[in-house]
Amino acid sequence: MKQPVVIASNITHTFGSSTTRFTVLREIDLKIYTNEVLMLVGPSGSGKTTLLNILGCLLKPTAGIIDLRGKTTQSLNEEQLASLRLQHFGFVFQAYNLFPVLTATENVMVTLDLLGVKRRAAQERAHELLKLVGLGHRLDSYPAQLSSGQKQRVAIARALASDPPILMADEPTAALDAETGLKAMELFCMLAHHQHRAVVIVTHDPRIFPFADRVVHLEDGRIVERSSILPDSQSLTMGHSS
Ligand SMILES: Nc1ncnc2c1ncn2[C@@H]1O[C@H](COP(=O)(O)OP(=O)(O)OP(=O)(O)O)[C@@H](O)[C@H]1O
Repeated sequence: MKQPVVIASNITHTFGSSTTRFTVLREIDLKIYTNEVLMLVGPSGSGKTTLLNILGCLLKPTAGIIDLRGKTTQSLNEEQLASLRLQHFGFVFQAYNLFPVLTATENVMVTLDLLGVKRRAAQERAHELLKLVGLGHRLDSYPAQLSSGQKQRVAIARALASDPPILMADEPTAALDAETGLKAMELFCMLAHHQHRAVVIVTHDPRIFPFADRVVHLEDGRIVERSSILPDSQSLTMGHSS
């Protein structure tokens, strides 16, 4: 049976305090699996990014449990969470967050440096990853010399530097034209299906929905619909599986 890499149970999250309290997620149950592209969709403000941040251990939920490959995370301190994130997650943010003064290779090497990889090996690995994402001809380019799609590929290569089992991306196609967006999605699908990673994507972009193996629809902080469109699934299931 497939084992989930992340199990979120009964997650509720509230921002603010006393008069400004605002509950953005309510009683969310969700499992994340290897080999699949899971999309979190829903209207603006429905809680998608907050949920992604909680699933990726960037944010502690107000209530509920995150189980990461068999271990719960709620009692971990910031330092322990940072080390856990480095080991298990790669993040691709909409703004890419590349260092403008570093080349594509050096941007990827930053993560490898954090992992203690020696310079020579880090450079080789960075080159390998940049080739994997189709940027073998742009190894020494600076972010300002790259297109949006290329910057995003550097961000993906950097997210893969620690060889994380789980890749998370927030609106990865928002700044891309249709064709570049589709290429980015082909890359995410390859990383899920051929490299056996779990890929979780927050998106508003209906053009990329067909690339999802599973879609979870949020509204007002609740999951209102789940659909499974895995090729090997028995049937289309709505509103049941987590
Ligand atoms: N740090 C914060 N402090 C207070 N409120 C916040 C914070 N982060 C998010 N919110 C609020 O929580 C709600 C959910 O935000 P979130 O970014 O998770 O939604 P979203 O579905 O990703 O939205 P969008 O699609 O517009 O990015 C919003 O009403 C937002 O204003």
